[in-house]
Amino acid sequence: MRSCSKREADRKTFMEQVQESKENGYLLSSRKIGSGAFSKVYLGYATQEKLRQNYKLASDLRSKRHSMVAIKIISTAKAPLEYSRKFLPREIHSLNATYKHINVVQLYEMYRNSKRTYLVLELASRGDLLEHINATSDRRECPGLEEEEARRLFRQIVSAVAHCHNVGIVHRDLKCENILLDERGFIKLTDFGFANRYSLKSSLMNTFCGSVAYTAPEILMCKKYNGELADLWSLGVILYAMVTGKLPFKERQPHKMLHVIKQGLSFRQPISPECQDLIQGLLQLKPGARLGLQQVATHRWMLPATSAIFQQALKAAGRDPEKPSAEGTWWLHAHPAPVPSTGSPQLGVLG
Ligand SMILES: Nc1ncnc2c1ncn2[C@@H]1O[C@H](COP(=O)(O)OP(=O)(O)OP(=O)(O)O)[C@@H](O)[C@H]1O
Repeated sequence: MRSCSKREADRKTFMEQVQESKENGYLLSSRKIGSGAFSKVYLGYATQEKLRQNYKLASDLRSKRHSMVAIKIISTAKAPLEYSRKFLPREIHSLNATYKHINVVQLYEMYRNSKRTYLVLELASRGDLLEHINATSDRRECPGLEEEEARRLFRQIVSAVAHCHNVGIVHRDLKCENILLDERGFIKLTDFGFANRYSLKSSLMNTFCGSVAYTAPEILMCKKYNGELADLWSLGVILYAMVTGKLPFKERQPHKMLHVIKQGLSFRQPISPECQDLIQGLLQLKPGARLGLQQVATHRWMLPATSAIFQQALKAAGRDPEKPSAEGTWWLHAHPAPVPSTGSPQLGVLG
């Protein structure tokens, strides 16, 4: 009896959401594509009327040749006050600040009432990076992505993070689950709920954010930390997960995690020395010792095979290929190549 009335209440809520979306120019489908702690994400469609009104949306969807969007509905009436007053405004601010980069999810529009806030987002329909790694590992019968594919995706991730840092946003919750893939295989960075704005390059933060497996040691130590450098640590964990299909440090308790990290990094399967060098350069205990994004971008593992020849030529000409240069910065803004379709992703966790 109780479950029947719950179903009826859910149906009524959904019909309200359909109506509210329609009034704002979107057709809300019943296809739920995800859910968060206080949100549900549905597939939606922009109406012709909306496309005529909203230039941002129309120009983006025209290039994609469809009218689909992801509509994230947050029950602000049910969510804790801290979420509505702190985390949601941060997420909206960060999405507006990071507009527009091909590897960061776009916020097209927002509408709200006393019960709910609706975020109309760019659709990333091919699941998240964790699902992709697990599905590929199963298909290959070998954990992790091939290095060539990992490189192509990691370049896009680094490009997205560099863009965020350039506009003064640190993500603070970089992990495979927050990196989505769209229908063309482009990386779309999302979930800016923990993101923060900073005005000074050296400004320090003191909030514990993110998931333990991806959290930088200085945050685990409850020290004040630099958000950009903490994001670099998380990038190291992501790259390790991509090429090995596993997490580098496995522990759920923050205080025990620090101990595990201090034991050092090990590679239990063959990974190229260049890739190991890059991961090690990011997973440095001391924040200041980590490679910077520019160094990551120009690291020898990041360049495709043809560029290795170019690097040798630079060396022969007496120039340092690892030093930031005009040649090294171009790709941070360039469009990355799409990855081939891999079919439907499977759910699972990294080992
Ligand atoms: N733009 C999008 N395109 C496709 N799917 C999306 C999109 N945004 C979110 N999702 C799906 O919805 C899920 C929840 O979204 P999101 O992570 O933004 O919510 P959240 O409330 O911040 O979640 P959490 O409580 O896990 O932090 C995601 O894991 C993803 O599967």
